[in-house]
Amino acid sequence: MPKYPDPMSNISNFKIIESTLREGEQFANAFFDTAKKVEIAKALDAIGVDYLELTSPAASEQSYNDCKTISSLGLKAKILTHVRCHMDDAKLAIDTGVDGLDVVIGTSSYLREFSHGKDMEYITNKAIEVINYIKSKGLEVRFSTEDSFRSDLVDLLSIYKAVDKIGVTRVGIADTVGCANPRQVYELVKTLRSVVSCDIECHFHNDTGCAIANAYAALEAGATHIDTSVLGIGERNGITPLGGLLARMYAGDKEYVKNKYDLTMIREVENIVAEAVEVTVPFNNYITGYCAFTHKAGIHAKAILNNPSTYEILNPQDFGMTRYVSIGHRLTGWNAVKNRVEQLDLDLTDEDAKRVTAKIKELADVRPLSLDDVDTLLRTYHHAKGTGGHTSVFDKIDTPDKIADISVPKQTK
Ligand SMILES: CC(=O)SCCNC(=O)CCNC(=O)[C@H](O)C(C)(C)COP(=O)(O)OP(=O)(O)OC[C@H]1O[C@@H](n2cnc3c(N)ncnc32)[C@H](O)[C@@H]1OP(=O)(O)O
Ligand SMILES: O=C(O)CCC(=O)C(=O)O
Ligand SMILES: [Zn+2]
Repeated sequence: MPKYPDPMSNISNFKIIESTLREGEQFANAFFDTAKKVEIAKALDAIGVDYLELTSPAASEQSYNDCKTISSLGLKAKILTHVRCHMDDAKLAIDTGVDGLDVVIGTSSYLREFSHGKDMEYITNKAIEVINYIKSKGLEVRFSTEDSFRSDLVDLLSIYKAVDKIGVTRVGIADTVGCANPRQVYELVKTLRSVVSCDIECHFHNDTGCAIANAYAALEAGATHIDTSVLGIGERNGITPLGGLLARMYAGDKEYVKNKYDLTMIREVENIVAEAVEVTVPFNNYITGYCAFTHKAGIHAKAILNNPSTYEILNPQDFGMTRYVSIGHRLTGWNAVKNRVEQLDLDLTDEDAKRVTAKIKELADVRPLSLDDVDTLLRTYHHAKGTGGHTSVFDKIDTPDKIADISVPKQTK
């Protein structure tokens, strides 16, 4: 936590709009039947996300029915659906029982010319008509400009001012093409913060790898809500991933994040979604990637074993994960090997651990060793020490494959 908290910053007071069931459905592989949507919605609700955003009921009959089904589950999270800035879409959506509507329309010259073909005057008038209608039905309404970062700043600020004036619940900024960087995000959100009094939601695509950093910068500048999806799935290469955002926010304010969200549920929801969209969780995924809490190099291993905070900003236990120190490789060090000696309850000195470490390095120059291989070397050495033959015990083991030929006495201690 910074020493002097920035009064603009919402890094300790933000809400998540989880859009796996909207943006995530736009991922190339995604198809969620109703049962899968319900399973995902419940798992996300168990994490404690503030909102679930669902695909527009205008998309298909099943999408309409799924909005109704999920709205009637009685989840803690508020249910939103995402609609075009169009009265027909708004009317249809209100009938589904959702808590609110996320209304969007493109404002960049690209989208004004090549998507909907409307000018800013038309967009502003339509936005006001749609927002007033949704408000008259007693629902939350957010108004967002698609492709905000390639839109004219004066256009943006005037339309946001106009919708704020008529009492929109939130305005949204969308980096639809993933072109923005954190500094640009900070500046735009800060400017917007000084123009509107309502909440500010932000939506970041990850085409250039900034989606999490942009979300953080937005919150620092005064944004209140961030859109996420599980594993970041969405149109093209997706948006801010839920797990990655939670990792980032935990590093900013651990207590706030731990108290608000059940971080141990992240792995489960990622597994559900990964299976549903037929992908594997990436090896280097935030928190749940298979090596996210694996420490390897000797220098790291020694310090981690003394105090995990030396090389871990995330405590794996807070996420229901476990730490692993890998020792069967040529980057290992005697301190990590000594730690294994202690785990195996062997009676070896530091000098002994150093000798076995030298052997591990020699063999691991050929190929990495398994933990079983390392344990065999340690037990063999330990046994030989009991009979005085430890100085030559490894003489004949000149390749890793020969470790398998050693027969270690069952109980050496
Ligand atoms: C950046 C984003 O991710 S925005 C969210 C994207 N989500 C979706 O597209 C939801 C799934 N979409 C669909 O099922 C369909 O596109 C529908 C039902 C919304 C519309 O389908 P169709 O009527 O067949 O139109 P189509 O998809 O070809 O073109 C989009 C239409 O919406 C209009 N449009 C596009 N964006 C908007 C907007 N934000 N507000 C109002 N109208 C819009 C376009 O002008 C076009 O209208 P047209 O019928 O006059 O050509
Ligand atoms: O509604 C929004 O704010 C975002 C819409 C969207 O998915 C995008 O612009 O990428
Ligand atoms: Zn998007």
